[in-house]
Parts: sequence; structure tokens; C-alpha cells
Amino acid sequence: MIEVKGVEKRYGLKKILKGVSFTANKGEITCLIGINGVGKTTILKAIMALTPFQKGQILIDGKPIDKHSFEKITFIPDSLTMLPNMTINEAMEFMKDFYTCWNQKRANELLGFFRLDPSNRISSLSKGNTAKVNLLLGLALDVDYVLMDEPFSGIDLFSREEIANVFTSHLIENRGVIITTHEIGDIEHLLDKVVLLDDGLVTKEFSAEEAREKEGKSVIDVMREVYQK
Ligand SMILES: Nc1ncnc2c1ncn2[C@@H]1O[C@H](COP(=O)(O)OP(=O)(O)OP(=O)(O)O)[C@@H](O)[C@H]1O
Repeated sequence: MIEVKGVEKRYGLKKILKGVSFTANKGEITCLIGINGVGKTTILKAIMALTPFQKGQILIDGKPIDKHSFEKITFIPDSLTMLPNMTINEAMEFMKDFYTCWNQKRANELLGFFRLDPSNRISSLSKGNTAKVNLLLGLALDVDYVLMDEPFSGIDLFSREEIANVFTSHLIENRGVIITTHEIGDIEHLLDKVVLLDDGLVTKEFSAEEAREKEGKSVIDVMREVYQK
């Protein structure tokens, strides 16, 4: 389980996170939702220990985050960070050399799943295929938790559907996923937990299934209730 406890984060004088707390379980998809600039990416970076925070604590499976946390967790940013003149194959080789937890079998499966040609250069890929390569490079790591920042951003409906399909496949297995997205409609049915953020705080943390089954509400219904008050 990932536990975010009372995290406060300032950039200069600007307080972005004012005591954010929530949990994300293994085997579940947790979605962070909030308007642009609320601090979703900052939370993911804090979990990865990529940005320092002033107060609070983040635990992964009961242990505070440290330099070894990357053996358990990976961060898939909203853009691909590989050199544009690399082929997909070369990008995979790079990851393989860098990470001991690289799983070539899963990488090959992901290539097939996304119908990617490994000889293609990163610079020649469409936006949708670039997003898929980005996901492939993260999901091919044998880690328990995957953080994904806006995996659907700026890509067409069909690519979004293909990416959404990965969430119900064995390629995610029973890992814990934290995702940020503005494209709720595409993945609403896949979400286990939703964390709504506003003004530096969690305003609501709820089970998507319970909202659906007990209250007959979609995630978007709950968002309207919370944000349009
Ligand atoms: N390195 C930085 N230095 C100063 N301010 C920053 C830095 N990184 C982010 N910020 C500011 O912190 C706030 C939160 O940024 P963050 O990227 O976490 O928001 P977000 O919710 O992910 O936004 P979006 O939905 O647009 O991706 C924004 O106001 C942003 O301008």
C-alpha cells in the first residue's frame, strides 16, 4: 500500500499541497483528480522522492520512501524522455541496461498489445504511439506500483481506448496503479478509488464501485457534487 500522510509542499512562497492524505492499494487503480495546477504531478513526484516536501510522510508497504523505493515503484511521466533518434528497440535496450527489474517478456507482449514496430524511431511516432511507448517502458518493469501522469493527454479516441484496455489486461496484473487524468470518461469504469483534490487538500476519497452500486452515482456525478457546490 502507498500511504500519503499530511504532505505539505511549497514552491518558494506558494503552498501547493496543504496536508494531502490518501492511500492507494496494490491490485487497485487509484485516480487523482483536480483542476490544472492543483498539484497532481507534484504528489506523484513526491511519492517517487523526486521532489522534497516540507511536512508529512509517504510510506510504501509500511516503509518511508527512500533511494531504494524505485525498486518497488515506477513513474511514467506525461511525455517520453528518450532521445528522438533512438528506435523503440534501442529505448528498450537502454531500459534493460539501466533497470535490473526490466522484464523483456512483458515488453514484447506490450509491443504486440500496442501493435508497435520496434524498429521505428521515436521521432517518427504519432502522439498516440509515443504515449504507448512511454507506457510500455514503464509497464515492462517488474515493480509493484506504477504511477502514471496523464497517459491519455492529447491523443485520439482509438489510442485512448487501446491504452484503457491495458488497465484490464494481465499486463497490469495485481500491481497498484495511481493515475492522473482529465479524461475520466475513458477509464471511469476501470477505477477502484478516486481522490478529489482542491486547493491543496483531498476533498473526497471514495470507492468508485461503492458510489456506483450504493448511490447509483458515476465518478463524474460525484465530481459535479464536490466541485460545483
Ligand atoms: N518546479 C517548480 N517550481 C515552481 N513551481 C512549480 C514547480 N512545479 C510545479 N509548480 C507549480 O505547482 C503547481 C502544481 O503543479 P502540478 O504540475 O503538480 O499540478 P497538476 O495538478 O499536475 O497540473 P496539470 O493538471 O496542469 O498537470 C502549479 O501552480 C505549478 O505551476
